[in-house]
Amino acid sequence: MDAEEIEAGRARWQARFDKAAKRDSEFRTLSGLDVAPVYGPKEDDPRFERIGWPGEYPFTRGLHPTGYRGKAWTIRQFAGFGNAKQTNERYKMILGAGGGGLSVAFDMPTLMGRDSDDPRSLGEVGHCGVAIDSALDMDLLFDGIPLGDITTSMTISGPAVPIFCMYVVAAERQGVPVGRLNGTLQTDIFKEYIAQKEWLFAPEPHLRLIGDLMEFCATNIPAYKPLSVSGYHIREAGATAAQELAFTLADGFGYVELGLSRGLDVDVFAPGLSFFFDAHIDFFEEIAKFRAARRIWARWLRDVYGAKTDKAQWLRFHTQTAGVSLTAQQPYNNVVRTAIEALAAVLGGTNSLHTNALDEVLALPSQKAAEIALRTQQVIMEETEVVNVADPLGGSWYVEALTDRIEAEAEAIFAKVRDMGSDGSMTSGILRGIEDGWFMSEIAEAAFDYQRKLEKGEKRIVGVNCHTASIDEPLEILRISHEVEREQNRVLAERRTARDGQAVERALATMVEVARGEGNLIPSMLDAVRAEATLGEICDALREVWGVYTEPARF
Ligand SMILES: C[C@H](C(=O)O)C(=O)SCCNC(=O)CCNC(=O)[C@H](O)C(C)(C)COP(=O)(O)OP(=O)(O)OC[C@H]1O[C@@H](n2cnc3c(N)ncnc32)[C@H](O)[C@@H]1OP(=O)(O)O
Repeated sequence: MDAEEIEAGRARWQARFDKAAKRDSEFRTLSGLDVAPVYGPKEDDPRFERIGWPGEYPFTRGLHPTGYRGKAWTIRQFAGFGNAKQTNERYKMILGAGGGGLSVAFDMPTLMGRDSDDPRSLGEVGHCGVAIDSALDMDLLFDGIPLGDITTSMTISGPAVPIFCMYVVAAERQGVPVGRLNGTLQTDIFKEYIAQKEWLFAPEPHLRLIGDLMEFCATNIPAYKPLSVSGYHIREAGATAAQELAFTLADGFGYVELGLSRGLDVDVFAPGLSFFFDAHIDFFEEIAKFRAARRIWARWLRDVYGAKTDKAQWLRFHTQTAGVSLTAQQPYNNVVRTAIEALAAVLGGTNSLHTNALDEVLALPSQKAAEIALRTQQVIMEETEVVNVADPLGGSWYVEALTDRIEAEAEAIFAKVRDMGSDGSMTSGILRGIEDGWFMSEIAEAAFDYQRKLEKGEKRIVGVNCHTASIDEPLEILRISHEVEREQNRVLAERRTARDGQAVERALATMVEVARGEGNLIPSMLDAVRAEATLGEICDALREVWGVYTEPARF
C-alpha cells in the first residue's frame, strides 16, 4: 500500500474515531506523555493492506476505531458450583468486585442432559459447576440479578437449547422482554465431537437443533449470540495454536453454511456467531493468533459467504487463560502465568476475558483465588496503560510475520478439511473429519509431540521439570459437600409433586411431535420448560426420537 493510501485510511479512521464515544480517562503514559489512540506507518508499507486501521476491514487491528478507549473488554469470570443458590451468591460477589458480565459453569449431569436424581448423576451433582434441573433453578441462579441489564454466557453444548429455554423463561418471570436479552450460549457441537465429548445425539439432529436456535434468535433476540465457537477445548486437548485457530474457524464456517442452508440472511445471523479462544503461555504467538483470527474470518465472511456489513464480518471473541499451563506444583506461580496470558489476550484485542484462578488445577476456585483472578484483570485494565492504544503491537516485524505465518498455516488446514468432504463445503469436511477421527488424531499427535519435548527437558516448566525446590505451603481448596446432591434431589422430588404432571406430559408430547417433523422446536420446548419439565425429561424425550450417539471405536 502506498503512502497516499495509508494517509487516506488514517483520515478515514480519524473521522470515525472523532465521532465515537470514549471512556473518560487521560490516555497518557505513567510519566505523563500523551499517546495517540493508534499508530501506523508514515511511508508506504506493502504489509499494510493486511494490517489496516482498527475498526475497518480486514479488522486485524480490532473491531472498533477506538480500541479499548471506547470500551474495555468485559471481565467475565466463568463460575458455578453446588446449587443455584450458592452460585448466585458467587455471582453477586463477582459483580460486586467489578465483574462486567456473568458466565455459567454447569455440573456434569447438566452438561450431559441428565437430572440430578438420575442414577448416572450420582456423585457428580454440583461438583464441576452448578446443578440445574428445571426453570425454577434458573430463577434461583439469577435471583436479584436483572437479566435485561447483564450479559450472561452459558457454557453448555449438548443440551444447550433446553438450557437456553430455561434462561428465556427465567427472564420472562423477571418481567424482562425477551427481545432485550443479550448474552451467549456455547452450543458448539462440532468441538464436542472433536475434543470435549459432551454430546447427546448424532451430528445431524444436533445441527437441526442449532439451526432452529439460530433462526429463533435471529428473529426474536437480535443481540443474543446463540453460538460461541470454541477453540479453547481443542487447544486444551493438546492442539497447536494454528490447529486451534483453524479447527475453530472451520467449525465457524460450518455454522455459517448451516445458517445459509436454512435460508437465513448472513448479514442477520452472522453477528450471532461469537468465538472463544485459549490464551496459552507463548505470548507473541497468542497475540498473532488473535489478530489472524479476525482477519481470516472477515475475509471468508466477505469473499466466500457474501457478508456485506461490518458486524457480519466481525470476529468477536472471549478468551480464557490456559488451564493446561497451570501446575499443581508451586501453585502461586499460576498467578504469574495467568497474568502473562491475560495480557496476550488484551494485546490481541479480546472482547471478553476469563482469568483462571491459581487453584483451578486442584479444584474449583476458592473465593479468595477467584478474587485474585479477577483482580489480575483489573491490574491490567487499570494500572498498566495498555488500554490506551489500539493494537499496540501492529507493525512489529515479529508480530506481523507471526500473524501471517499462523494465517497461512490455518489456510492450509482449511484446504485439507474441505478436501476431506464430498461436496467442497466446510461442513461436509468437518463431518468426515469427525467420523474418521482425523481431528482427534491431529490433536493427539501434537499433544504427544509436546509431552515428549517436556519429558526430554526441551520444554521447561518452572516447578515441574526445572526450579523444583520450593517452600511447601498447602492451599486451602474448595470442596463440594455431598449434602448438595441430597438437597438438590429432595427439592427436585418436591417440585415433581407440586407441578401439573399432565401439563408436563402434554407439553413433552407436543415437543416430540415437532421433533419428528421439520418445524422449529424452540416454541414447543419453551412450553415444556414453562410447565416445569426437567432437563432430563426434555433430553430423554428427544433421545427417544433421535437415539444417542456412540463414537466409533478407534485403535
Ligand atoms: C473452559 C470452560 C469449560 O468448558 O469448562 C468454558 O468453556 S468457559 C466458556 C465461557 N465462555 C464465555 O464466557 C463466552 C463469552 N462470550 C461473550 O461474552 C460474547 O460472545 C462476546 C465474546 C461477543 C463478548 O460480548 P460482550 O458483550 O462481553 O462484549 P462486546 O465486545 O460485544 O461489547 C459489548 C458492546 O459494546 C460494544 N463495544 C465494545 N467495544 C467498543 C468500542 N471500543 N467502541 C464502541 N462500542 C464498543 C460492542 O459493539 C457491543 O455492542 P453491540 O452488541 O451493540 O455491538
